[in-house]
Amino acid sequence: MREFVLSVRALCKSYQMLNHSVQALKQVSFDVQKGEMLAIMGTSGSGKSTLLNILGAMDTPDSGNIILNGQEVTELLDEPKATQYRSENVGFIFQSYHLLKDLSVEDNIALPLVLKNMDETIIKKEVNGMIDALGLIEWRKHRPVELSGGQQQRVAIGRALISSPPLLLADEPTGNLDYNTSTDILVIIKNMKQSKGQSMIVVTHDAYVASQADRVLFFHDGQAVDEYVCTQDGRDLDRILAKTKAMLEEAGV
Ligand SMILES: Nc1ncnc2c1ncn2[C@@H]1O[C@H](COP(=O)(O)OP(=O)(O)OP(=O)(O)O)[C@@H](O)[C@H]1O
Repeated sequence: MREFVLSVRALCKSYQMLNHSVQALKQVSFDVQKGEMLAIMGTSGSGKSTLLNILGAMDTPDSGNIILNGQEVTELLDEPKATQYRSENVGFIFQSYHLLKDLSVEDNIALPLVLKNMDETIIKKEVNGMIDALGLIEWRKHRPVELSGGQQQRVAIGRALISSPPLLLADEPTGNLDYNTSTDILVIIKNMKQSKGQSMIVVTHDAYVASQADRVLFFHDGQAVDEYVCTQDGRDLDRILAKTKAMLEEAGV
């Protein structure tokens, strides 16, 4: 039986400008299954970042519903509830890593557990396990500036997953990395989230990244206009590229 972790219903968001308003999201609805990796692709300005910001409680919708693990979260998206919602439910992975530059690798990874006031012995055990799984043992005392981009992204993945949030939100997680490092990072993310049964939404312009997902939603002009279910038969990339091309042609881009 399919088990949905996240249900988004009729989500709307507009931004008021000086003499007009921009409708960034128009009645967006979709579901994410437990353990599913959903990629979101789309034209520039189609509302992808707005959606991710709202799901991460960094912005509030005008209307609509977001149900995470059976809980209506649209009421939790204002501070101070938003901070608690984020720490309990969401792990973030950004293109530019967003690590704390003065903290070591192990302290960056430990941060979500420290903020939850967890017992020091448990934190140490969890962080040790994560550093080992990420292949960062020899870098554990180093600061982010001393690491390569791929290593920094591993640290960011560790920090996003350490508290086992049900939902991972990733914004162009391999956008700053070369092809081989991107492939490694995607494998790490997929294996780690799979072992914990976490769901993930990844916003990307990269069709290869999207082809590694279970499903792709295509956004245009604030709406989810198309969908592709990956088959892992080696031809997903071609089909996603073809769908992207068709969408851009239809949009006149
Ligand atoms: N803070 C804001 N104030 C005003 N308008 C905004 C704001 N944030 C986004 N918008 C507008 O909302 C629309 C959707 O923007 P959004 O950043 O979500 O698109 P996107 O799909 O992530 O684009 P891209 O792929 O170029 O990053 C755009 O028209 C954008 O100009």
